[in-house]
Amino acid sequence: MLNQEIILEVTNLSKSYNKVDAVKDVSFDIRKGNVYGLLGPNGSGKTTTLAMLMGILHPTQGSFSWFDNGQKDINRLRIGCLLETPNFYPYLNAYDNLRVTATIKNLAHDQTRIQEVLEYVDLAERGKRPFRTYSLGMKQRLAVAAAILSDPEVLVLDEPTNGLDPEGIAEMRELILNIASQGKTIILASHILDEVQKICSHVVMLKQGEMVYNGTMKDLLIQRKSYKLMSENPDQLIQVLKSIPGVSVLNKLDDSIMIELEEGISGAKLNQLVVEQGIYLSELHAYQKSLETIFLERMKL
Ligand SMILES: Nc1ncnc2c1ncn2[C@@H]1O[C@H](COP(=O)(O)OP(=O)(O)OP(=O)(O)O)[C@@H](O)[C@H]1O
Repeated sequence: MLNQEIILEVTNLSKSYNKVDAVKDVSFDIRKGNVYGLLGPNGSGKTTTLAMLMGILHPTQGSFSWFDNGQKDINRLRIGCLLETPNFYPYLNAYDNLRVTATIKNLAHDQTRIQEVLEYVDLAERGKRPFRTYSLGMKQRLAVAAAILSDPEVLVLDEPTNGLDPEGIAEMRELILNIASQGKTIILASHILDEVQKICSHVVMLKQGEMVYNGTMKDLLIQRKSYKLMSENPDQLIQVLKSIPGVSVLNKLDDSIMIELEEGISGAKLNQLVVEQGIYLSELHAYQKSLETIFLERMKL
């Protein structure tokens, strides 16, 4: 993974509005071909971060560099961006709206490309109707079509599933995963944890403008596992567990004890340690925490 090309390098990026520190000293790298989730609750600084990276807002401090080429305007040609739903013309259909987009972006009026992207976002047929008749999901997919019209290497999306119904969310998820499967790099801000877990390979997590996690989704999910333990004498087991470094006893429910293990201590190792203390487990069951649980824990830190 480490030898993947760096697409974006963010260094100590900060943005303050009067007394509000919207983004505080955030640093991370974005590497080619991955899907990054910029994750955080409302007001954590996601939109502000993306707006700085897209050159819409000036950082108060820090810097970033796209494609190892600084903050030059020319970099924008390699980035497709959807920060808010663009204003399409209500009486024009998807084809004509994309012609307008092509004009605004100084792209050639390539009818083949317009047809291609509309097929890609599943609007080739339905897109023949005027924009004002579209569902929110269709509007969002047209916005994605506009963002990928120039076949950019990177796609930046702010809350792409906001306001969509479950079907619209599923369609948008499939679309994003399809784009990613072509080797494109995607940065997507969201507070919908379930979606981020399904789509993203990497996570940058923000809390009140500060970065609280930067790494792979896999590492985030496996960092701490919960276990359910049972034995003939649960009270004695709890005493032993409390004496083992790296074990946190969470609660006892009937005869089951829920614990959490720090990184570096496996279930098998724990089993061995309790046997050494004369305790035999009748059950040892690992639970994978959901992204939601991990997220809520990190927000409390
Ligand atoms: N123009 C502004 N003036 C003053 N404060 C602002 C401005 N824009 C954003 N903020 C503040 O900066 C912080 C971060 O806001 P931002 O919109 O980046 O968060 P967010 O994570 O994108 O939230 P959401 O999920 O609600 O969009 C918030 O406290 C917000 O109130």
